[in-house]
Amino acid sequence: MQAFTVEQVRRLERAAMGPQDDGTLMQRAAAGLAAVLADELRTRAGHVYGTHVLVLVGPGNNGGDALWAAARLARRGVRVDAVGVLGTPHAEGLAALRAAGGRVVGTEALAALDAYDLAVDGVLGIGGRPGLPDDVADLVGRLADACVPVVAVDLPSGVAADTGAVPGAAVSAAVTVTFGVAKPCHLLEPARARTGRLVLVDIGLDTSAEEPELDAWDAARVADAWPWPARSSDKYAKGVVGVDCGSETYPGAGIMATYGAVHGGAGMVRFVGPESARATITANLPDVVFAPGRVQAHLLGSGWGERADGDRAVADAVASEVPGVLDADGIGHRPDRLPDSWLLTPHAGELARLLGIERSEVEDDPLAAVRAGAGRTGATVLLKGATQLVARPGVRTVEVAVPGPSWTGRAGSGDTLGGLCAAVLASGRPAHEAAVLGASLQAQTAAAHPGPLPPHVLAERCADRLGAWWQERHP
Ligand SMILES: NC(=O)C1=CN([C@@H]2O[C@H](COP(=O)(O)OP(=O)(O)OC[C@H]3O[C@@H](n4cnc5c(N)ncnc54)[C@H](OP(=O)(O)O)[C@@H]3O)[C@@H](O)[C@H]2O)[C@@H](O)CC1
Ligand SMILES: [K+]
Repeated sequence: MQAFTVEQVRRLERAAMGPQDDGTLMQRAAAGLAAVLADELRTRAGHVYGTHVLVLVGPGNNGGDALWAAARLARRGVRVDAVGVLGTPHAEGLAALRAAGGRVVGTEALAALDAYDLAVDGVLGIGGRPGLPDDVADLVGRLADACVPVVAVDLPSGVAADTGAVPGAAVSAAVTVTFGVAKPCHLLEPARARTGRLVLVDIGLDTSAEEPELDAWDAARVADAWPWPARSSDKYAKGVVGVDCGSETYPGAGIMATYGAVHGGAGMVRFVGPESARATITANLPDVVFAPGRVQAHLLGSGWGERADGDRAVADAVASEVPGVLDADGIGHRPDRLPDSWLLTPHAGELARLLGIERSEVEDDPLAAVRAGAGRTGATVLLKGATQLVARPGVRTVEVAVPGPSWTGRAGSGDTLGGLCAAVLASGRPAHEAAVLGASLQAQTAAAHPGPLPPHVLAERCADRLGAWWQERHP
């Protein structure tokens, strides 16, 4: 799924409308919204006729969509109460709802909130600034307390459409019905968690001339794109990963990174990290070799801690003209510029350090931060976290890996993730694909095996996940 910024959406809508807005797009939006609302009522209440719906209406076209859709429901026998919560509601929409038999009431005249089967959030759409006025936030909070499911129109009011930030009060929707294209807030945390199920209504926008802001992968695309070995693939065709991770202080990082590379499907793994990790690796992964030699992707940096020869180790790896993954402490040893065949895998704190900004600035606008990281270093950057973003230097579109459960993020999961990405990189895939595929495999595996599994065990499950996909593809 692709997402476009508010500025792009406005452009797309203008192109679809032509010089005059005759309301066609709003009618398409309202028709799609009404169909989803009717489905939700049927699912939740068992029927549409006779249900009771509350519509929160703001001052713009988002409220207009909600009112026109509510008028369609009212004509089907739904009892609709609409309340203007902000500014002056869309005049034609209001007239249409009244003509269809809907009530327009003040907040003081509302029924007990738990009498409503559904609420519609038509407060703010893409014209909204983040946050909600206190009285609106209060009503939204009371609806949540009364367990009334909310269907958001276009986006949950209060969230920042372009960044996914939620700096103040915002709606938490069970379902969000968006029009034409998804917006970044639907795909980026923390707004994504408030979006609920996302339904895209086609209103006839032609996106072919716009480069998307985000490109979010799904499970099927990951399985299609995985570098499955051909019948004739030997270990070199699958790819050799050279792992230089861990230290005497953090031997586990070297072990977990190796687990990732092995279970991500590398043809061979050479471990050139510390002595302290080798006995455990030999005991658990006897296929790993310790002799230096030819590799097709490097993996460096996880668990290095302070490393006196870190600059040299990275410089030598880069000079070998083989792609690589640079993780954690290794990122601080990078040269000024890296080729985009190299992948950096920072978490928010490491990316903040790289950019010389506060961690909170990365968390507030991860999209801008990951792009800045790629621009600054020349490398491909995978920003780890609740939403895993992959940016390439000079490429507008940022890719979004398949999200997983929050169990995944724990000490060591970044080390195994680096290994998974390095395995894909060694097979010859470009760094951005290695990043998306590695991160998505780990997330989907965690989703299929929920619970707090240690990262090296989750890495083993990744191999099972690949095996299951393989069997589906080769019945
Ligand atoms: N364009 C199209 O073709 C189509 C558009 N469609 C629909 O239109 C929606 C966009 O409509 P829109 O542009 O009217 O903006 P919308 O979000 O309804 O409200 C803006 C108003 O809210 C106000 N305001 C903002 N933030 C605020 C805050 N925090 N607290 C208080 N007030 C705040 C703001 O005030 P101002 O900025 O002027 O101060 C302004 O008055 C879009 O999401 C989709 O649903 C579909 O029908 C498909 C076709
Ligand atoms: K809304």
